[in-house]
Formats: sequence, structure tokens, C-alpha cells
Amino acid sequence: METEVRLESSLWVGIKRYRAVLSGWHFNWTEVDKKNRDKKTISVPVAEVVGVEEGRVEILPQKSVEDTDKDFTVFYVKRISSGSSCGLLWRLGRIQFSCPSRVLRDQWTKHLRTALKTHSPLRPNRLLVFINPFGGKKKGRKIYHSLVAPLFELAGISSHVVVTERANQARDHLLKKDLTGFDGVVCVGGDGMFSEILHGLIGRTQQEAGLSENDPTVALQPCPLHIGIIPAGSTDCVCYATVGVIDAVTSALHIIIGDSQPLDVCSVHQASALMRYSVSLLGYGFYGDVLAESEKHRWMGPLRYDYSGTMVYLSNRSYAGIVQYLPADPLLSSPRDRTRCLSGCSVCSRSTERLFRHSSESGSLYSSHFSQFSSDSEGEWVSVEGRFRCVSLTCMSSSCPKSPLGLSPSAHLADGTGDLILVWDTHPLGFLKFLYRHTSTEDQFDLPFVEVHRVKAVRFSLPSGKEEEVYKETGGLREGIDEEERGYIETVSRNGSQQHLAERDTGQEMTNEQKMATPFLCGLCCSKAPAKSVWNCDGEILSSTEILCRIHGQLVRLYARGIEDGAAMHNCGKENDNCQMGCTLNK
Ligand SMILES: CCCCCCCCCCCCC/C=C/[C@@H](O)[C@H](COP(=O)(O)O)NC(=O)CCCCCCCCCCCCCCC
Ligand SMILES: Nc1ncnc2c1ncn2[C@@H]1O[C@H](COP(=O)(O)OP(=O)(O)O)[C@@H](O)[C@H]1O
Ligand SMILES: [Ca+2]
Repeated sequence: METEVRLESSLWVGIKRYRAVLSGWHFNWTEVDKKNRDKKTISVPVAEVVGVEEGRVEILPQKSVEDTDKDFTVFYVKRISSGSSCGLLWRLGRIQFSCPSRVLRDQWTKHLRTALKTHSPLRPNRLLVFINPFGGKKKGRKIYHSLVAPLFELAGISSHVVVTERANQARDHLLKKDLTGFDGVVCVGGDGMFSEILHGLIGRTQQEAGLSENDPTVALQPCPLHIGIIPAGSTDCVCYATVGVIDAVTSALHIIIGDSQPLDVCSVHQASALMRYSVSLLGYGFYGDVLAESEKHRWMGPLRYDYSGTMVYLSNRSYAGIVQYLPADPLLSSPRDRTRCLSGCSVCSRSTERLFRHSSESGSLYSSHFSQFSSDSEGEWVSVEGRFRCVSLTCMSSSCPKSPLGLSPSAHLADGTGDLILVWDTHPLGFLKFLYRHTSTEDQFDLPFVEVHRVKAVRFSLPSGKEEEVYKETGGLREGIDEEERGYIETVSRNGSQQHLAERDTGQEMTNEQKMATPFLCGLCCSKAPAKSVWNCDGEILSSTEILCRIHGQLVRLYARGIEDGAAMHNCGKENDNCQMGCTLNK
């Protein structure tokens, strides 16, 4: 058995004397001064020590080392308030110690390095980095080279950097090239870039395991490589929802110390073919239309979503559909329980135990999920039919700066379930209220035309023979719709729209380009409205409307640890009541 590293001695920081202690999981130092009556100690978990260097080392404005033989410098993670959000910003802390002798200095550096290896075994040595130079505000390259690369260098991480020249280059690289020697893959970009990495890594892992991604009943193999995200995109939802802030330095530090956050992934199938994977937003109706519209305005950068969101809202659409879902165990958690999935979440930990227990019992990590798709359990499916403003499925909260608590504030990152949000057709002001609540702590599910279900799988199809009907423009809509009434609110066929819709329903799927050219906003200027929307799958338009989705628990791992509750750590800099971003949820 390995013996516990313990070291304690007097050290100097400038002209002040400190008592420094390395024991168990912590390294701490306390000023030895009569005035320091309350014995203020700085304590750093060994796992959060970024690096230990001999001499007096500076890294800004550039790295310099003053090679003195009695000094050593410790770099560590320091937390600061992020201002508006509850997650905490991480910064590089630095302290230079002087020892009475060189022997003691060498003892300190040796012991600290040994402790570091023991307490954070997932630190990467070698990373494969993909930079999308065109994501978000087109600052990916600058962000990586000025903020991230110097930290990786300090931590002794070697990286192979690929600046992409086309879409899907990163995905193809991961599917085909030799990945030996890499501990993780880092993407510098937005949710679209993350999605490429996700597809590449999941695909590669299944190829090597000899598993078919097309079959929704197959228990997919979890990916061995970790994914790091340096946010440089438009929405950056995956980063925000797993770290709590959009900040390149914070994310780089999570990568360096080898944090590990498992993440649920949803596979989306049409008939028996895999279409895509999704982690954040799989949305039909409003979110599909916003994406289709926004593609025409890419030049606007991140603003394209606000512009298109407003235009699509004004076009006032709803769509008919049949949604079937397989509910998750209601005893484990609920999307309305007003808890939040934070760092160290107990619901997710129990889920890990459950998955591993099944794995040791049956030999396959996810084989317990098999039965859910067998014909015996078909009875468990629930089916609803009607007209929807939007149908959304998310495997996690999907919080982002636009919506700091997200699409489903109580969703869990790694519990093996997703939240299905059904927004039935309603009055435009009702829908605006629903959207607006995403920007505050007000419960967007507490509206009579909204339902949320925690699910393991979802099917969506179009009602047969209904596809030529359009919504009748009556003043009869209201927020409080009865159980029996909502669903089939009166619909009517119109001559003009029949022709328009028939064009879209000839049985041939349109290409993405055709879809983007579809006049989504025709509702603004004429009465024609398409019968179908499109699916927005993490920012990509799907080419099919009728789909089957299945959640795969903890299929990938990120270099992250979930959102740290700033208020709970007394580090947020704000009182609970003053933190707008939902700390109050945990009261
Ligand atoms: C009235 C204000 C309403 C604000 C409503 C905010 C809801 C935001 C939910 C966002 C969930 C985000 C899930 C993440 C999706 C991303 O994977 C994906 C790709 O991101 P990438 O381009 O960075 O690669 N992003 C998206 O698909 C973008 C979806 C964004 C929808 C934003 C809609 C803004 C709506 C503004 C409506 C305004 C109505 C005003 C009426 C007068
Ligand atoms: N070099 C490139 N040229 C064009 N598109 C790219 C390139 N690299 C990546 N992409 C694609 O750009 C899309 C958007 O990238 P992303 O980084 O998510 O930015 P944003 O958040 O602004 O959408 C992704 O779907 C990705 O596949
Ligand atoms: Ca989940």
C-alpha cells in the first residue's frame, strides 16, 4: 500500500514566515504572526495544484525563471466570483516559497509532485486540439494561443493542434486517424464544434468495439478519451451547462487538472439508421424554425439567433405531431423537483452506481437498457397527439448565457435520462411568457399549456392524413386548455395552403439547402404556413421529421466537474438572495 505523503515545515513568502503543511488531499499555508490571530489559512486541494517549479517563476507577460536553489513556485486553481452567474471563474494562483535549505526545497517539490500524481490520475499528458477559426466571433485561434496554450505548457501538456479548414474535418480526423498516445480531445469553438468531436469519438469507439450505431437497442460503448471544451462559439451551451461559466481560462484549468464529468447522450434514429447524437437541444417547432431561419443570417454571428428568434416568434407557428415517450423511474428524480445538478450531484452518482452494478451483473455496462426496447415493454410507452408550439428533448439543463438556468433547470448531466418538454399550441402572449421565463428564475413549466416529462426514449411522428391542415386563426386560444381540449384544437384546410403543403409532402425529403430556402416567415406576409417544422439537433437541421430518440447514460466524459455552487462555497461574492442565477433554488 502506498504511504500517505506528509510534509510540514516553516517557509518564507517574501519577508513573512508561514507554516506549510502537505497532508492527505490538501496543501495549506498559514502565516506565523501574532497579528494573524484567527490563523487565516490558504488551503488548496492537491488535485487543484496546477504545477510545481523550482526557482521563482513568472508566466506573465511571458514565462521567466529565476533559478535560485532555495525557492520553489506553486501554481494552483484560485476561484473568483463570476459576477452574473453562479458558476465560479477559475484563475491561476501563484505563490513563491523560500526554504531554509536546498535539501528542504527539493523535498517539497518532490513530495508535491508525487501527491499530485496520486490525487489526480486523469491529468492529460498529450491532447489533440481542434480549433474552428470561424466559430462565434471568429476568435478561436487567438483565444487558444494567448490564453490556453501558455497554461498547457506550464502544466507540461503537449498538444497537437489542428486548425480546421472545413466543417466535419475534426469528426473525420477522429473517425480515421491514429489516436494512439492522446489522453483527450479539445475543441475550441461552439456547440457545433463540440458536436463534431462527439460524433467522431462515439463513432470511432463503436467501430473499434464492433457495435452498430444504427441499432437503437444496442448498448453503446462509452468513449475512452475525455473531451475538453474551450468556449469560442455562439451559444456555448455544453460548456455553460457543465462548467457554469463561459471562460477559456476556467475551462483550460479543468482540462489541466484532469477533471472528469460524465455526460448523457441521446441517439437520434430514423427507421433503422442513426441520424445524429444530441446532448443539449433536440427541438421541433420553434427551435427548429429558429435554426433554419438563422442559417440564412450566419454573417450576423451570435446575434443571428436573437434576430431569427424574434422573426419566428412573430410568425406564430404551431405544428401537429404525435409524441410517444418512455418515462424514467419517477422515484429517482423529477424535472419539477426544483433541485439543480451541481458538482458532485448525488442523483448522477447514484446513476453511475446503478450502471456499474448492472455491468458487473450482466457483463455489459448498458445492457440493462436493452429491455426497454424489447417488444415486451412497449406497454410502458405513453402517447400524446396534438398541435405543439415546440417539442424539445434535452439530456441536461442546457443552460447558456441567454437562459442561465436552461431549458430544463432540474435536468441532470449524467443520470441516463432526458427531459421532454411539450409546449402545446397557445396564444402568442402565452408562448412569449414561456420563452421569457427562460431568462429568469420563474418556472417555465408552471404554465397550463406546458408539460415536462423525464424520459429514457422518445418517438415523434406526423399524424396520418393531417399533414395538409393548417391552424385556424381564431381568437379562441387561451392559456388554460383542458386535458381533452388541448391536442386537437380545431383545424381547417385551406385551398391556398393545401397547395403549398402538398409541395412539401410529396414523400421526398428536401435537402437541407431546400429547407433553408423554405419561406419560414411566410406567416408574416401571407396565410401559408408549412405543415411540418424541422428538428434542430444541437444546432444542426435533421433531414427527417419522424424520429426515434434514445438516451445513453454517461456515454462520454468531459474535462469538467459540473457547476460549482458559488453561493454554497461562500465564494460567489454575493448573498444567496442577491444571486440572480438560481442559487435560491437550493435553499
Ligand atoms: C423573450 C426572450 C426569450 C429567450 C428564450 C431563450 C431560450 C434559450 C434556450 C437556449 C437553449 C440552447 C440550447 C443549445 C443549442 C445549441 O446546441 C445550438 C447550436 O449552437 P452554436 O451555434 O453555438 O453551435 N444553438 C441553437 O440552436 C440556438 C437556439 C437558440 C434559440 C434562441 C432563441 C432566442 C429567442 C428570442 C425570442 C424573442 C422573442 C421576442 C418576441 C418579441
Ligand atoms: N474551418 C471550418 N469552416 C467552416 N465550418 C467549420 C469549420 N470548422 C468547423 N466548422 C463547422 O462550423 C459549425 C459551427 O461551429 P461552432 O464552433 O459551433 O460555432 P458557432 O457556435 O458560432 O455555430 C460547426 O458545425 C462546424 O462543423
Ligand atoms: Ca440527463
